[in-house]
Amino acid sequence: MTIPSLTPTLLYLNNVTVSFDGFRALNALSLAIDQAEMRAIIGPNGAGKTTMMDVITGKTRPTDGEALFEGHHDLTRLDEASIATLGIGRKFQTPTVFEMHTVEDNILLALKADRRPFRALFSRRTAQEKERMDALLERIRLKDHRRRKASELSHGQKQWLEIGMLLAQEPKLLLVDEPAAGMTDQETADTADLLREIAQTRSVVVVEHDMVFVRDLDVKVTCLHEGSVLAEGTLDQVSSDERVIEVYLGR
Ligand SMILES: Nc1ncnc2c1ncn2[C@@H]1O[C@H](COP(=O)(O)OP(=O)(O)OP(=O)(O)O)[C@@H](O)[C@H]1O
Repeated sequence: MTIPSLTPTLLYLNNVTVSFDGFRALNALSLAIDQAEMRAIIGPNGAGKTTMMDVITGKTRPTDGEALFEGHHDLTRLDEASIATLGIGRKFQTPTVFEMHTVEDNILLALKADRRPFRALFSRRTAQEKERMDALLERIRLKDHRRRKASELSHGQKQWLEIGMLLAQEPKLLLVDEPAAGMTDQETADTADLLREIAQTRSVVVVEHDMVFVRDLDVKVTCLHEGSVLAEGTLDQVSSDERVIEVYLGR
């Protein structure tokens, strides 16, 4: 199936099933994410959130269904490297920055133009590249920390740096796994602001358990349960859904 190119849909999971020895981690999951939409994914442990991210990034092959990106790339047929090249970036829960390098060098290492470390670190930069770097550092709230080693940053700052490294690669879709975990209240609020800014031009899918943070994001919420969509809508709609209260939020 091919979605016409005029559609605002960037990612369309169509009836995706993932079976592990007969157990369905995803069960005919269907979900659409628009261009420049941020979506929060919630749901109890084992609901299939990670498996869904694994399917989108090519880490796990579904047993059935398709995952269409930009209407015509079926991600279920591509490997992880090809999917990253299409413009899908993933941020795992634990930051994986280069601790011994400065903030700025971490970004340089991630820049799309040339990923070879020595070229990236030591080549002279054009004015345009400098401007891009400044804008990126400003966006991830690390402009004043550009010369510090990543190892000296707080946990929250490291998370932002990694988001910056992904942004340097200009993704069309950013997948973010529990970004607020372990952050201070201020960092959590700043992260919600940062993700909202990013979602002005790119699509963002955030898996999150922290409902305060999800409220801050102020976006459409999808609650997964047993590998399928249980409820979808505003946080207020989803969190007042009896089934969501039953399986996830509690009474
Ligand atoms: N490789 C695997 N082999 C067998 N079962 C698996 C495998 N990966 C995941 N599962 C099972 O699939 C279900 C969904 O797991 P998944 O990690 O996607 O859930 P989740 O919503 O991300 O949970 P959490 O909030 O705890 O991270 C779970 O029951 C898990 O045990």
